[in-house]
Amino acid sequence: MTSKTDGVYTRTPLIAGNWKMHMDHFQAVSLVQKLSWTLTDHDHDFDKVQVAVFPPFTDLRSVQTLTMADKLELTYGAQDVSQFDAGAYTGDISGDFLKKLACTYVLIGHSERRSIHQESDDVVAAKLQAALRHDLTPILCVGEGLETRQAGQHVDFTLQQLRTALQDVDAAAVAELVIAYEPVWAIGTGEVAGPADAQEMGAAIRQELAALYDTETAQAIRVLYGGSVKADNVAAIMRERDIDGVLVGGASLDDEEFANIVRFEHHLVTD
Ligand SMILES: O=C[C@H](O)COP(=O)(O)O
Repeated sequence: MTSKTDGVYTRTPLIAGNWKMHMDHFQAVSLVQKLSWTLTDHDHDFDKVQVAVFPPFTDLRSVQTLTMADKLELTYGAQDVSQFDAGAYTGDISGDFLKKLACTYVLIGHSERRSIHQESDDVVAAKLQAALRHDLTPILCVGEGLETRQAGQHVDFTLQQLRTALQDVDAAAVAELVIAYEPVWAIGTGEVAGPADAQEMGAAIRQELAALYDTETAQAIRVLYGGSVKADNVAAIMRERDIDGVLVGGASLDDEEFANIVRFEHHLVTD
């Protein structure tokens, strides 16, 4: 595998595409097919760099059917999950349903859930527990807004989000987790946190995980960066020691662009 700083990826990179509220189930099938064909044409090794897409709920059954029928190696997940398992929770989606759709992952606490739907840190923690109960791998999203960043409080703020979400998660469960650092000011704005900013937070998150659990656990957990990632900036981000992948929004809706992000190692060699 292409070198990082020490010649080895100790954690398997994960490139995740969050489609947000884009793509109906017809478009989802087309996008997944095109993405898969493009990556296959490039002999992409899905064991070396894992790929996951996060379509809207209404697309998941179609994506499941396609990936099973064509034996695709890319994985998929949901953008949210209810903190409840079943009951009178209109509009909510149970982790049980997602597991039955063979989802691998679920996004937890995306900043758009936190800001638009007022999800508190405690709700995020409950959703994280729900994901774990249903054997879904949570991708826990954390990150600060612009004012917090400008006040120099970004590390403290983000680590507090992390601590609250993990309050009842034991070491065995946390090892399954993926964490996505998404500075809110960099989402969908074209503003990218510099690779050094991503690394600063990646290292801080890993240090906090080591304090909360142990060094071995902290070293095993993947930390992704998200916020205006494109094919032309992914390589620099992926060079950073504590960044193990990216969570891509807008650029994941274009199969060629997303395939180029997945193939970041190619850019590492050529840029
Ligand atoms: O989940 C993805 C993030 O919100 C980043 O979105 P973006 O790549 O459009 O900035």
